[in-house]
Amino acid sequence: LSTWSAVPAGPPDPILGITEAFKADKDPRRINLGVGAYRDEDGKPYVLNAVKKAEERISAAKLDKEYLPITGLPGFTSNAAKLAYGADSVPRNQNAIAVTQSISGTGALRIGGAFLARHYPHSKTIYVPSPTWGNHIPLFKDSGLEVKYYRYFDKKTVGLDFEGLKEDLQNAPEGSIVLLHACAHNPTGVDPTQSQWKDISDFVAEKKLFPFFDMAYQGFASGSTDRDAFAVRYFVSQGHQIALSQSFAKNMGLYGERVGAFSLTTANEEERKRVDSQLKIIVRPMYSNPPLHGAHIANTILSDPELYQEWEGEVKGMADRIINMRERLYQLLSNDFRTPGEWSHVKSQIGMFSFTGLNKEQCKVLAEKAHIYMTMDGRISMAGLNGRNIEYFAKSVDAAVR
Ligand SMILES: Cc1[nH+]cc(COP(=O)(O)O)c(CN[C@@H](CCC(=O)O)C(=O)O)c1O
Repeated sequence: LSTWSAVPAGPPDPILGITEAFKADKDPRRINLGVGAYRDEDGKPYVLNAVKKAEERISAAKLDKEYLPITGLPGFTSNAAKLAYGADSVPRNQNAIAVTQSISGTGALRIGGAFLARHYPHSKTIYVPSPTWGNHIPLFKDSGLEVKYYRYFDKKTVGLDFEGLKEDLQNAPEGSIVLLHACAHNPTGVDPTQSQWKDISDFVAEKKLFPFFDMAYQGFASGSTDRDAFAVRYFVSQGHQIALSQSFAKNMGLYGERVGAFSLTTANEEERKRVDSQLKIIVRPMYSNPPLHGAHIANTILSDPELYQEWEGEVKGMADRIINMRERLYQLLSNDFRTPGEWSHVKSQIGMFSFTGLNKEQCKVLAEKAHIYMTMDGRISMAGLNGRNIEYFAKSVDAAVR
């Protein structure tokens, strides 16, 4: 009897499995709207110019391949915190933010989950939005936290269910952890307004909930890294202690380089040092220390004003192309094809994704009949659309909903 005879076949990943199905489809009309990865107007992955320039400098510097410290490249973690919290954030000026480099956003969330499971002194339950990024659930469960949900999306208005969100979080046990998407909510593309964020900050404080921000798209939502960090900076300015996971996969196009950071705001420098020591104790047995190259790229960009400027321009360019695709798709569905249903949400949603409202059956038909691939919750990665395929996409959606 084989050692592994009891191992069951597991299901394909709901997001990454879509790319596998797309690759297996050889029809020239195929479109991949599954994975949230930017594609340019020619449907090609995009390596930013700022990244290419940073890599030229790095190779010219002839760096060695020595281990990084457990918490990663010091310049990178400090610059990542500055990007997120802002140059004038109080805890940053008090040297009270504990930061570690991570294996991109997923790794940051995982370190955060493990740290909270081990050290968080209150309820080890994390409330995540319904719906949320699929990987949040197994990731936090595997970290040892109990996962519960708070209402987030209103199918009727295809918008934020703010009243439901508020009620669920106000009914959560005091001291519960609450996961908040800082901007560009995945999969709905629906974000709270700045005044709603202020409300949320108030009742999160009232109920003594612990905010864990997932900021995987800073700069990618509105095109401004400052604007997209509003919620994080507002909460910190209101005195909340937060956890934050950052990803540079999308806004720097460093997907496969796995560049991210996890941070915790603390009371002061002495406490930050204690927290930092415990972050190291979590990371060391997990993967010991993080990869070099991506952190050097990100740090080269973040620490050089000229490259930083160029990078911000490119992030805005990516965000603008997506916003342009939203506008175009809306016009096609509502004006050209007069597709049944209300489609303004395609325009009003923000970030990488549009939550189309297509049901599972329609998603399956689009894959099988039109060779168009999206996740089964009706989410499409807008960056997969471009001038050459957007009409075909709109026409196929029109046929699928009629
Ligand atoms: C909200 C969120 N948080 C964290 C991550 C982690 O990304 P990374 O930095 O690469 O570890 C992603 C990526 N999610 C998109 C990319 C593919 C994936 O699922 O992973 C997606 O939802 O398509 C998110 O959408």
